[in-house]
Amino acid sequence: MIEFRDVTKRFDDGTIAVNGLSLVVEAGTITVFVGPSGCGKTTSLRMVNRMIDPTSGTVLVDGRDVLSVDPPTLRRGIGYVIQQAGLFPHRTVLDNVATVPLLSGWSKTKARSRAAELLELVGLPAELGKRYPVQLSGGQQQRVGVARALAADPPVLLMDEPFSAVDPVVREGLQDELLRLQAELDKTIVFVTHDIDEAVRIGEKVAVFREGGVLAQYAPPAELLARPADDFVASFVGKDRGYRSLSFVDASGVAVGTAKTVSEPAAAGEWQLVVDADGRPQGWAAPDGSVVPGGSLYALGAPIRGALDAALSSPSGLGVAVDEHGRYAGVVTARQVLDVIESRRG
Ligand SMILES: Nc1ncnc2c1ncn2[C@@H]1O[C@H](COP(=O)(O)OP(=O)(O)OP(=O)(O)O)[C@@H](O)[C@H]1O
Repeated sequence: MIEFRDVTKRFDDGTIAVNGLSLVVEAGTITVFVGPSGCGKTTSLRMVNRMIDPTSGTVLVDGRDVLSVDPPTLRRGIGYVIQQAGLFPHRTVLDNVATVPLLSGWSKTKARSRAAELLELVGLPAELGKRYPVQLSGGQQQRVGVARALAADPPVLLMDEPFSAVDPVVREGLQDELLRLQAELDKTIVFVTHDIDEAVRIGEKVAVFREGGVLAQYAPPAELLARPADDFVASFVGKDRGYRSLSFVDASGVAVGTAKTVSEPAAAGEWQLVVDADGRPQGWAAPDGSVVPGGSLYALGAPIRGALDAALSSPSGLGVAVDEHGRYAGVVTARQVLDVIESRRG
């Protein structure tokens, strides 16, 4: 557990970067600090591993005031991941990851075999271990950064905008990977971002900061979207927050109907769903038999936002549901989805 108790940081030039911050980061959760540029997220994060010390107030890690622990000892229990990964350019990927175990006195063989395990854990093929950082893509470098931070198996992981230098598709992949890793590792993670979508996607709790280093709201994502504490939070989480909050409502209540399925498109005077031999949707055939691209799929039981998006994006007006194997399971209309949303409003 990490606790900030009335923590303020004033830099020598008088800038107040963090102002009276009090919050608790529960053990084994991902907490996200989000807010516009310059509102004190990084400063708050760095006060956890003593890269910055507070001017007043107390930061506790597992009940101990961090100021009572010398920085090297403290940092052995705290992994740190930054934007651009911060890898050593002249060391191979494997040796980058093995750095901390080596510094902790492990033999070279043991440190390297641990590093190889970690590369696998973050989803990188073993061959990449021999390369140098510059020979990897941005997304791969970030994975190496995560592997390196995990090398000493620290209970706490601090991540400062770790995925902001990669493109949106790779970024979503890295977010999924982090969630998968976390389900396995159960670390206490503090993650800094200025992207509200990233925050609500990966955070179990989200702390929204405003200018002047003030905490505006600290809540689970669904609550943040449904009940922003004030106008600042409402505008920061965005005007489409109503739609976004549908990510936290599951689609299980939506009755699934059926569409006509075919294996070869043909003119049939009605919309037909083309499926492959295993029943996986391939696209829609229009009444004249032409194949029309478009239409997302959603998994049964997934968030209702996916069901609505599937219906709205479908050329036939029918959103296609698939089972856990990706096979056609039924269709819904946008009207059906909206009725369920309305009825849950109570
Ligand atoms: N060493 C320093 N001396 C003086 N002011 C500083 C120093 N470091 C940070 N600041 C100021 O403190 C405030 C908070 O900075 P911080 O880096 O914590 O913000 P942030 O929310 O992480 O921003 P960003 O999203 O742009 O990284 C800013 O106004 C910044 O200019």
